[in-house]
Amino acid sequence: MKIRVGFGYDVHQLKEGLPFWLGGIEVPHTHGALGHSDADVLIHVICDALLGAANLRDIGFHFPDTDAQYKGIDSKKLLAEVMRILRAKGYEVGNIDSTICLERPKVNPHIPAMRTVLAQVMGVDEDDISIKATTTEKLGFVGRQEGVAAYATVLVTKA
Ligand SMILES: Nc1ccn([C@@H]2O[C@H](COP(=O)(O)O)[C@@H](O)[C@H]2O)c(=O)n1
Ligand SMILES: C[C@@]1(CO)OP(=O)(O)OP(=O)(O)OC[C@H]1O
Repeated sequence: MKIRVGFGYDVHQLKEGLPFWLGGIEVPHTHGALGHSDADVLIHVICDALLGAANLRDIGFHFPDTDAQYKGIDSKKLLAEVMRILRAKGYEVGNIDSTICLERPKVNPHIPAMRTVLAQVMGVDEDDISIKATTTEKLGFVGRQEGVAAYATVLVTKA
């Protein structure tokens, strides 16, 4: 069996009054992430890690932010398409580990719902999706609440 790893990193600005899509759910907050899509930074890093693991370029390559068909799109649709592309190349997900970097709000209470939604979209076990969160102790753009960042690593297998 072939085993490969992938890594993803992404950042989105936070703006007052926007819906805050994170991990496939809407998190109640005064600010939301800005992007061409729904700006779900956690889904984006999972997509990038999966694509990287299979050497299939990145999310912007497959879904350009210059293409009107992706304006405001639900990132769960992008993740579902990434899974289709990944499986077409013979890969299956082993596990995912991720970290959201966000000063506020606290997202821990929402993590079980994110894992449930993402597992359904990806067709994997919830136990294979780990989501963690950290502040940056009020330092940098995350600490100033100007943006949200996320990291993900994945392991994929090919029979
Ligand atoms: N937006 C966030 C950030 C952090 N958490 C949780 O709080 C714990 C303490 O955060 P530190 O920045 O001191 O690491 C952390 O372990 C997270 O579980 C959160 O829920 N939402
Ligand atoms: C997801 C895409 C889809 O158009 O738009 P954005 O929401 O701007 O997100 P980004 O993380 O910059 O990556 C790639 C984009 O193509």
